[in-house]
Amino acid sequence: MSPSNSRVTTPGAPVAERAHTEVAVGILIREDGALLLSSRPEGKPYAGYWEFPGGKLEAGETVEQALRRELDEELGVTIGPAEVWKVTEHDYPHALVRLHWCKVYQWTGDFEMREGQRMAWQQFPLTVTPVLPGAFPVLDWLASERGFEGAVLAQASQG
Ligand SMILES: Nc1nc2c([nH]c(=O)n2[C@H]2C[C@H](O)[C@@H](COP(=O)(O)OP(=O)(O)OP(=O)(O)O)O2)c(=O)[nH]1
Repeated sequence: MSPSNSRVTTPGAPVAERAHTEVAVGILIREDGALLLSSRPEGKPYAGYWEFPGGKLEAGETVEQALRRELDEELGVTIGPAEVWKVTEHDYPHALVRLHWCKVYQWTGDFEMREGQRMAWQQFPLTVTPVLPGAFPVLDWLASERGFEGAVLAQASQG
């Protein structure tokens, strides 16, 4: 048998072409510049960790459509325009995720934590802890845009 269509892998080892999970993430920015973070609900990987709200794209959805659906489902708000600002990747044990980050300045509706999560408006340095590691690059970019030069997480919230 020709070896060309076969690949030797170690059981349990990650395969080279591990599929990405596409995720839409919203950076909701209030007029005073505060950023909305929410805690991950029970039952999800990294439950209790703080993150920017969002979730996985469903088949056929654009990032903006997925974000609009997720923020309605999770927070009860309808967002205005959302454009992708940055794309990052993070390799977790549970998934290799590709995060599509959108800044959102407009929304309507009252925040309602529909999945039992918590929410917090935050300025730098963030005081919520722990924060999902996949969000760190974006926190650094947001901080540097604002000319904030200290640690993005307050001393007490650094692990
Ligand atoms: N929402 C969000 N997800 C993030 C951030 N940083 C980060 O690494 N992620 C990762 C964690 C998860 O692996 C993935 C999001 O998936 P999820 O499980 O929360 O998505 P979902 O709401 O669609 O979940 P599901 O219950 O429908 O499966 O992206 C972030 O700041 N916000």
